[in-house]
Amino acid sequence: CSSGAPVTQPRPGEPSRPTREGLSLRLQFLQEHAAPFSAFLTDSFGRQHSYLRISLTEKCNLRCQYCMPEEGVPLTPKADLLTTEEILTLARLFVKEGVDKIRLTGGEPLIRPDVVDIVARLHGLEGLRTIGLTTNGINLARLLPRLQQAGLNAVNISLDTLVPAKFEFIVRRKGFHKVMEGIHKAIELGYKPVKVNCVVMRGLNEDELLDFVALTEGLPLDVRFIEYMPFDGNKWNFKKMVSYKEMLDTIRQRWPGLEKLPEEDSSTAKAFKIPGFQGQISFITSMSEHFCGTCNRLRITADGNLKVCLFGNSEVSLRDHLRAGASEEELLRIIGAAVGRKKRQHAGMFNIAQMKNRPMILIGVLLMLQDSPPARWSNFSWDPLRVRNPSARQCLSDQMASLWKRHCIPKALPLSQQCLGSGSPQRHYSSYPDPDTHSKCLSTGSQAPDAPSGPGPTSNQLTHVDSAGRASMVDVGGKPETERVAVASAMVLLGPVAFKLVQQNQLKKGDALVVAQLAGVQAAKLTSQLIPLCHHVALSHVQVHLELDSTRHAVLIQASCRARGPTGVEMEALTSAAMAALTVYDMCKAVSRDIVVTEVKLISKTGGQRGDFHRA
Ligand SMILES: Nc1nc2c(ncn2[C@@H]2O[C@H](COP(=O)(O)OP(=O)(O)OP(=O)(O)O)[C@@H](O)[C@H]2O)c(=O)[nH]1
Ligand SMILES: C[S@@+](CC[C@H](N)C(=O)[O-])C[C@H]1O[C@@H](n2cnc3c(N)ncnc32)[C@H](O)[C@@H]1O
Ligand code: SF4
Ligand code: SF4
Repeated sequence: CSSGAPVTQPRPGEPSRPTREGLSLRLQFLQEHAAPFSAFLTDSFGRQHSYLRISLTEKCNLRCQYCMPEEGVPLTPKADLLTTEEILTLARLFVKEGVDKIRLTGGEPLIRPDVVDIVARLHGLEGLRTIGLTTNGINLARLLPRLQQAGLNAVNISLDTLVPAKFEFIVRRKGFHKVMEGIHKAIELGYKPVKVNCVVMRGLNEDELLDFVALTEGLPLDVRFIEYMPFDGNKWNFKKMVSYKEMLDTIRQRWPGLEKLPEEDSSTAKAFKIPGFQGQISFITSMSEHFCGTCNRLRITADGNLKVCLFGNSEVSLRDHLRAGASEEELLRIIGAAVGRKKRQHAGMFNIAQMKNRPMILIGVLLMLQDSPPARWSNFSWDPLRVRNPSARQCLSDQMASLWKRHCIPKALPLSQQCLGSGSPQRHYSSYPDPDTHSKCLSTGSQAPDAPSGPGPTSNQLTHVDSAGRASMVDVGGKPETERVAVASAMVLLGPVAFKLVQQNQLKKGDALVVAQLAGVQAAKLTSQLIPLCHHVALSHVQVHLELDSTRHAVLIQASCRARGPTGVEMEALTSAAMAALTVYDMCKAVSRDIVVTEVKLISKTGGQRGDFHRA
């Protein structure tokens, strides 16, 4: 292809006129010459794997927060990485079996010195119709002309912000303008569409959604908003993920005429377009709406492991078999067995987050990482203090402060306010206290969380039993009065139907959120009457906060209680959260019986003699 634009290459002898007649002749040619798809690449669910992603390197010239820890990842020794010849041997085998699209990825593929040579040699493989590249764009403008000449015909470029200072913060390196230059070079060379990958994270770049969409007005880009995925080392937190539906809502408010576009069955992206705009936008919904049913992908890691699923941790070393002199048939049997074991779909949003997997950068090395203590990874916190350049730091701080103000303070929960009080406000930019940053903030304090200090009962003393073994209320009369604060939370899983009614305030019984909030306040005040050995405490403040979580169809409840006295207020906070949750249940039970009240727990407790507690 001369422009790089077409995504397929004619095979030798295949008609290649770009007319309608030419295209239908070509289709006929392909159908007549199509070999039956390889059984080795077909899994037990009938999915034919015709798309191979090859990681050319584990190294990268950036350190994106969502992909890898700041200090980098432990690298495989060079001798254990696939050589160029091994990459080509494997590619040839897969293409012979029916793979017609190969995407080169990494790490950063464009830092591999022989990348142009690899593309040129892949280009010579008969049957391979698309050679794609996913890159961070830093070296793209310089290399693209040669890559295009070598036969590269699809380019995806990662860019998560249009603000240079924020770029430096997210990727922990400079280079914004080089990436932009790369994007423009790809357009200039006729790649169409040029895909721009943007991982969207709450409190970080979700405020730039509309700016990214606006880019497609005058440029033939496909801006693809990617739901933030959990991988080892990136400290994924569900609250940092912005779901596809939420993004779509935001964009629709600004451009109600947004039109859905058809897409290929095996596409990872749901495509849309604003009428009149040159480009389009897409959503990659790996977390909220998986697309595993039509999955046609296999991956080979830079150290030569075949990984049949991005979110699966089973891998088989093709490199070892290759180096042991395995024949093509033996390799195919090994590949076939791995493909045959591929699961129907990935583990689901919350299970993925708990699962061991490689850091993203090593997917696109494994067992050795499984023993790594999490503490080795840097915190995934939006901390402008980590930006070295002073003016970039200032700009980012200002921007983060305004983001924080706009999105977080109204929703800020007492816990984060306590963190604010600890003198490190710049550490918290998300609407919720980030567990990692929070524990970091705590660790600067004198008390270790959850570590009792000072006088208190030893573990074998029963505090609520008298000498005759009967239940008794502890005498707190001799304890000093201190300012006590406790925060507790609860969650109610409503299911989609009840959730929608609550969200739209259409329940017959009335506004569940308002009623539950009042119930929570009332319950806090009545705690000592409900829990037999609990003291009565004169509460000075009760705050109950309810929030809807459309991804889980849940109501999230947080209750905070404050009092000055000799005993703590955690039971008040817990009772308040639990009662608010039960009230939500009561308001909705006519609509569904499948409602679950869960996660009733103490979040934090301060002011007591045994030291503060903050849930990590
Ligand atoms: N669940 C899942 N998501 C994937 C897979 N491959 C890519 N993605 C998602 O797609 C994003 C963009 O990946 P790219 O490297 O640009 O590849 P791609 O989307 O397959 O590119 P196209 O070939 O242009 O469709 C990644 O960040 C992932 O979020 C996969 O196999 N499974
Ligand atoms: C691992 S990178 C490798 C290629 C290249 N270095 C790049 O950044 O484009 C491939 C793609 O995965 C995306 N990615 C990395 N970590 C991710 C995460 N936690 N969630 C969603 N996408 C992620 C990147 O944005 C990029 O588009
Ligand atoms: S997403 Fe790409 S550019 Fe960013 S650290 Fe990972 S491999 Fe490097
Ligand atoms: S998660 Fe696994 S099965 Fe699902 S689309 Fe990705 S690679 Fe395919």
